[in-house]
Amino acid sequence: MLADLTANAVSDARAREVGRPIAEVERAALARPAAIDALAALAPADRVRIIAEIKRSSPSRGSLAAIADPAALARSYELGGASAISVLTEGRKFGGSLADLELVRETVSLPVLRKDFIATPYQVFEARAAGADLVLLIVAALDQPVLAELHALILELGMTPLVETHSADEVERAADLGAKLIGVNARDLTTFELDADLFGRLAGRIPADAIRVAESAVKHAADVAHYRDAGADVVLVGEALVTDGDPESTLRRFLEA
Ligand SMILES: O=P(O)(O)OC[C@@H](O)[C@@H](O)c1c[nH]c2ccccc12
Repeated sequence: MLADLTANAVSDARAREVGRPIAEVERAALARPAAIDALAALAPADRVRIIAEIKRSSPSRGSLAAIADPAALARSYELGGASAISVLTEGRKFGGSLADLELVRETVSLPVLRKDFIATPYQVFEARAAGADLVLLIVAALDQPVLAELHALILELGMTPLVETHSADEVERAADLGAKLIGVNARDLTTFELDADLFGRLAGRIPADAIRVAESAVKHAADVAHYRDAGADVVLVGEALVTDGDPESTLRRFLEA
């Protein structure tokens, strides 16, 4: 499934590349104002920080929310106290787009994460051209040389890579890159199974100079507290916020957990 998602994302990127050559996207990326310093925005603090995600659907859960106005949702995330906004830009399974990311970028002053199955430099330039400050890299989907190349390119463009892991080996590969923002996804992207205790088992392996992000499996404030107690600096929440009628106050509650 992860291989399918990555292959689809790459072929979609190739199709776009035919319409908009890489040189042009690279120019657009370089013409953007500097990216926001996401490491500063997500630095460990007294309270856990939250990256709030805009996600219409997912392969495991199907359709989650219609989200007619992603900018308005991002605004309520910002008002609720989110430290960054994640925007799913994958179209086929998650119903997202780079247009969503651009809208969000125009609306909030928080750092914005391009959440997608990134496998090519083209997708990284596209992210910056759309105004992204952070780009997700999924270790399980990439060979180490490609992972290293994309990680370096994201940094070169002034953005911050969020390096996503799901095992001790993958945390080690992230650490080998010198990654400063490392996520542990509770969801196995090959089986879609959730393991809310995985973060706690892997957190100690994340280098001390990296920010620790717990991703997925937050439904209630108690789940945020569970991650915080296990050492998370940042928690990434999607479904619970997009399916909530009042994401702003839900975020406030999560931040007080
Ligand atoms: O909706 P949740 O369970 O709160 O999860 C959010 C986020 O962690 C999840 O969307 C995610 C984490 N890593 C990914 C990689 C690709 C697509 C999606 C994801």
